[in-house]
Amino acid sequence: MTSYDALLLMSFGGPEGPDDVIPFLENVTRGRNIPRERLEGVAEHYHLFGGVSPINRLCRELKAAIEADFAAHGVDLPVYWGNRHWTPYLADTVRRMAADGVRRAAAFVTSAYRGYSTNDQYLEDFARVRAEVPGAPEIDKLPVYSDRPGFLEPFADAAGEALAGLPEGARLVFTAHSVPLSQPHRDLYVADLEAAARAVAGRAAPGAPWDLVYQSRSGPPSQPWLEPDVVDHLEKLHGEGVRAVAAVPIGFVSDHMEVKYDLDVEAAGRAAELGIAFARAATPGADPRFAALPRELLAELAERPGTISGTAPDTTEESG
Ligand SMILES: CC1=C(CCC(=O)O)c2cc3nc(cc4[nH]c(cc5[nH]c(cc1n2)c(C)c5CCC(=O)O)c(CCC(=O)O)c4C)C(CCC(=O)O)=C3C
Ligand SMILES: [Fe+2]
Repeated sequence: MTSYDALLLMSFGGPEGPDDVIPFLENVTRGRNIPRERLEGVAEHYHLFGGVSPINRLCRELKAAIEADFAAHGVDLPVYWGNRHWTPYLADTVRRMAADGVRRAAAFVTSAYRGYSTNDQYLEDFARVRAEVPGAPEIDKLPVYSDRPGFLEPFADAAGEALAGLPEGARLVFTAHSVPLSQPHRDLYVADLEAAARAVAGRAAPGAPWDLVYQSRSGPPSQPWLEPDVVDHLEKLHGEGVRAVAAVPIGFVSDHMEVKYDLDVEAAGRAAELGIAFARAATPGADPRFAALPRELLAELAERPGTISGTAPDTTEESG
């Protein structure tokens, strides 16, 4: 069904123990103008969870679910996993792919949206590593998928479940990772988030009001980032008489640290202080509908070659 000889599951990476936390954070923030105090504050979030981010376990589960989906549909492709910021590092994975004789890989990224952090930066990762690794395979990023049922349906079910546990009249509040206003393609990121939130709200609570807000900003206060912040928004809603909120982390595909700390600890804690009943919807994680997306996207490409999408200029380079 495809001209590729491997699937690459590409993710962000996260620490797997207390000693990993600071080196991981240094990897993430290198050259990015993030205040040292912010970095130390975020280290505390990880230490609350034993220095272990859930993201690597979630990637292992997703990889197994993709392999199960391939097996159930007769797709005979090996699945590899690499990260931008922690082991297994992308460069090591690509070295292994080259040694295994992989010539052409399709990449499924654990980020659904157009935009710089969500798409283009992953294209940069592929180009950088291909230039670094002799004999590296070609790597084509599969299209962004924030408009796909395999992404939206698990969120809609989860939003419905969160609402079902709350009193009548609960507000649906979608959250996504904030980015600097100056970030390239920020408008595409926001447009995709709005479309996804609208689609999920329409399925989970047709006709009910909903909001899209942001979380996890990290730049210096002088730098404008996407707003409003989820905690400020809870305060505003409280002022308007809202007494129940279902938070839907539409900007993420799994329950990693941004979700477990910034929503489940920080936002939930503020909601409790305000007397707002608060429920957080699950993310797609390893839902079989979500794990079917790589196969579905590959099948579409096989039917309509040349439809790979990306918002960055083509940065792929030949490597030796
Ligand atoms: C849009 C977006 C996504 C979603 C798309 C995607 O998933 O790719 C995302 C995901 C994630 N972000 C993560 C972690 C961090 N992001 C940071 C910093 C930043 N994120 C940014 C944006 C995004 N980030 C930006 C513009 C920065 C500023 C620095 C820079 O311009 O790059 C920092 C530095 C400290 C701080 O938070 O200040 C950390 C630790 C983890 C791992 C969580 C875990 O360990 O479970 C994940 C999945
Ligand atoms: Fe981030």
